[in-house]
Amino acid sequence: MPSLRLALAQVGTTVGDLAANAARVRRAAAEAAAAGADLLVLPELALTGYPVEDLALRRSFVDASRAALDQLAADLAADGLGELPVLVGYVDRVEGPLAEGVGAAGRGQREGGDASAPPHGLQREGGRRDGGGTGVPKGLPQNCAGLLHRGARVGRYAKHHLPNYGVFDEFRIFVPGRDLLVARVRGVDVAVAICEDLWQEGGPVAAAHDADAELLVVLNASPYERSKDDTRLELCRRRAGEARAVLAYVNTVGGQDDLVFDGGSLVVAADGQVLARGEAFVEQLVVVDLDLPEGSASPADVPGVDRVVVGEEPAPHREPVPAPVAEPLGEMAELWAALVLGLRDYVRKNGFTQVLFGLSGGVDSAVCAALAVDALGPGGLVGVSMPSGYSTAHSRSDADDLAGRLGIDYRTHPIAPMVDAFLENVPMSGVAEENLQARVRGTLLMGISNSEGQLVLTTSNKSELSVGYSTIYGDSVGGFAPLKDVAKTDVWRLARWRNEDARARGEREPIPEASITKAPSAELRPDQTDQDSLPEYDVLDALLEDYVVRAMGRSELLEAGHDPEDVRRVVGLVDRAEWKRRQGAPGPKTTPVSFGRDRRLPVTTHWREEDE
Ligand SMILES: Nc1ncnc2c1ncn2[C@@H]1O[C@H](COP(=O)(O)OP(=O)(O)OC[C@H]2O[C@@H]([n+]3cccc(C(=O)O)c3)[C@H](O)[C@@H]2O)[C@@H](O)[C@H]1O
Ligand SMILES: Nc1ncnc2c1ncn2[C@@H]1O[C@H](COP(=O)(O)OP(=O)(O)OP(=O)(O)O)[C@@H](O)[C@H]1O
Ligand SMILES: NC(=O)CC[C@H](N)C(=O)O
Repeated sequence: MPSLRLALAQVGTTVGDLAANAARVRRAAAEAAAAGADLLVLPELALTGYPVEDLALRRSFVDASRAALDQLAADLAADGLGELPVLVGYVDRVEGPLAEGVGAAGRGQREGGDASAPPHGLQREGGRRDGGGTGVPKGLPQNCAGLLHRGARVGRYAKHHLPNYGVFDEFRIFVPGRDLLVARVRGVDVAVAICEDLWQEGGPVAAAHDADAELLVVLNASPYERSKDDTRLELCRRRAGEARAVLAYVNTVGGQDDLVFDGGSLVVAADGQVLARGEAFVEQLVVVDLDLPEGSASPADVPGVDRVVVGEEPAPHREPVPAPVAEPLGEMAELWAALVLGLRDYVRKNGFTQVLFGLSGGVDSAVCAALAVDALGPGGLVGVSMPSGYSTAHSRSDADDLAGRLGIDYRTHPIAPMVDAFLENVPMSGVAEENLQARVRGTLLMGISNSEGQLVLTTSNKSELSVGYSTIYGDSVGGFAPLKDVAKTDVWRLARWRNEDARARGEREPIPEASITKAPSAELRPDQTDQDSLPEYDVLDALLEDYVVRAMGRSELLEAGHDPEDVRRVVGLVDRAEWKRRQGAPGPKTTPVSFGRDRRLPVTTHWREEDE
């Protein structure tokens, strides 16, 4: 049986930085060649970064992606790596009229949809149908994998299934491919698929089986959600069984706006055995030796299958290398790592070195501070205590304690004189006065940020964002929201986990215990607590999970056992806060339904669940 040494490079890339991404591919290729790999596979759209969104609709961008791929092929050869076949994701355009392809593939995500119909975004760009012919007009963008060998692109695969649900919009910007690419490497037939292709029935997986491929490699940019690694593993096992082939899944790593990609690449045998597993949230070259049957001398001529031969020569005898099989992280460790990576990459990729926000002594700002220090180091955070006339003594002492533990740049700016000056000029009371304090804080933070160049973070969590429990243009100020998709009860769990983890490592706990145990309060009026306005957070979060994530209607919520008065109140708050969320900062997606592209609701609507 020929052996194939496969290298999967789970790398971090940056959207639009084609030169840096190409350089990253070259480094991975050098590492893979040094490890004796016969084939290197990189993630989906590794050359352009993912997701490219409407950049795909710019001719200049697609041209640059194609040119970068050609240049990469030449550079790899110049690096002496031309003999190593490299599969890498990039944006290409339709090269010629597309033949009717394999199985159900190429139908996109619209049920019964017409695969030749250009997506909406493409229509905007001036793309058009080709007058009812079977093909798609040349020149429209496609999400592709290019196979590079000996200085040239020798094969190309265009993604069949273009996700357009949840956070994905690929049907809007790409046209689906229909053909399958099967490359013969070291005598082994290797089929190629891209991310969503794996999640849909039929298509490339079924075609890989029909084409007698022994290995199915899948290039992915699959965003993190809690426990999604378990879902992916089960999916890979099922698809490997269906294809009766080894399945190699390589995922990208890093943060991109509101998404975090978690790596965790996998190699799974047809019987479901895990042959290799990459670490989560870190770049890694996963090298695995596979014993695979030789491809047939006269392979089946399956319509829609492009076969390319990059090597019939069997691999030389070599000592097998043990493949890495990383242990999955625990629930809170995984979530923490996702938030740290999402924050770090947002800050750095947008050219900042420091972040800035208010430290209130409460748990949200404390957790944000610990995350920021883990992401950027103590020098990466400026914390500001901004006591008002209503602030408790402990809000200051707990913030002081936090800052001391973290060793950060910490400043105090009392806001009472500014609030008083405002009130003398513009009298206000009640909620207006409460919100003024939050707005003075927001103005102060933006002033420091404008002067010194930090990025302001907003500390709001998902529970508050759900019910609109924040002051617009006040404490909602900021460019990035690390806890945007973390419910308040999980903020407390994270705080406890981070302290326990520190204890286990013999380090000082970063978060003061008092910040975790105190009753949550906005401290905008005397003796205020969050529960004056909201149900207890465990009750609220359970209800929000059912209403926001599971999208239950009023009667389903009541059937699920939620209190009718809580349902009436919370559903109304959530619905009425849509306009606030629409203006909110991005933050890392961690759940199946985050606020933003994942959950799109009209701001102006007369639909009310409570009226049902
Ligand atoms: N549909 C719509 N489209 C566009 N704008 C709309 C709007 N509805 C209201 N507005 C505008 O929004 C204003 C009301 O919103 P906003 O000014 O935010 O004020 P509002 O939502 O009424 O009050 C903020 C609430 O959040 C609480 N809070 C504040 C700060 C921190 C925390 C915390 O614990 O973290 C909690 C505070 O105690 C208060 O209960 C209106 O005056 C109006 O200008
Ligand atoms: N006294 C303060 N000094 C500095 N920042 C403050 C102060 N009060 C509020 N903030 C800022 O506004 C955010 C909203 O905090 P608030 O106290 O209103 O409620 P919270 O959502 O429970 O947050 P936390 O748990 O951090 O207290 C805080 O996270 C903090 O960034
Ligand atoms: N890039 C993609 O096609 C991602 C879609 C896929 N269902 C995932 O989340 O993994």
